[in-house]
Amino acid sequence: MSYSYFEQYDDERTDKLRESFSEIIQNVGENPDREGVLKTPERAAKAMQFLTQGYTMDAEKILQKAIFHEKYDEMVVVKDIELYSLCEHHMLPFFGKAHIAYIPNGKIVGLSKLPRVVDVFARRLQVQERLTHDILECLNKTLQPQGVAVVIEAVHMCMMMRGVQKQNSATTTSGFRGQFEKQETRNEFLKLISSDLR
Ligand SMILES: Nc1nc2c(ncn2[C@@H]2O[C@H](COP(=O)(O)OP(=O)(O)OP(=O)(O)O)[C@@H](O)[C@H]2O)c(=O)[nH]1
Ligand SMILES: [Zn+2]
Repeated sequence: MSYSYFEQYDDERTDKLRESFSEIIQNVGENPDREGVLKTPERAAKAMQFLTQGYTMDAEKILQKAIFHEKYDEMVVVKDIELYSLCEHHMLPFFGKAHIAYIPNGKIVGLSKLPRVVDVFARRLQVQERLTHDILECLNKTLQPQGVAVVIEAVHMCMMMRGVQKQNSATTTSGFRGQFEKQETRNEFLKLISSDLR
């Protein structure tokens, strides 16, 4: 279970969230004493802490611990990194995939740290644009690469389950720094992430 490392819940926060969720259950018209929902405030309190654990994490530190000096200076691409976040307007999920590339400048980073950085920023209340920007700027600052690129494709439950109720729309956001600001490099990256090669 790749995510089981997060088993620590802050007792004070769990208590407060439990009370909040108990009120929500009553306020939506449900009977909080019904057997099926008796433990729901506790479960929801823990689920919400899991989904927002990014606030307690430091993405730069995660990267710093796994930087190696290496002369490789071609593009490194990690694509199809699944992500789950919560939109800050409705606190409903938005989810999809992130694609990340960087061109090292004497330093490479452990590959698994790229998805970890995605999770640190996704597990908060977010908008897709800021999520994209947070990941981009963190990688740019910490790795100081020749270039970095981030593309996120996601669907927003707040546009599907409610509101405008569009089931087939997806949102793409992107950010490019350094070498990726050049058309040729950017195109190579976009071609790599659109190929089926795994
Ligand atoms: N730019 C951006 N907008 C988002 C994101 N997630 C949700 N939204 C939008 O946030 C907006 C909030 O608009 P409001 O008019 O205040 O909220 P609302 O009345 O619930 O809007 P509707 O969703 O249109 O019913 C909506 O247009 C959402 O689609 C995101 O990641 N980025
Ligand atoms: Zn929303």
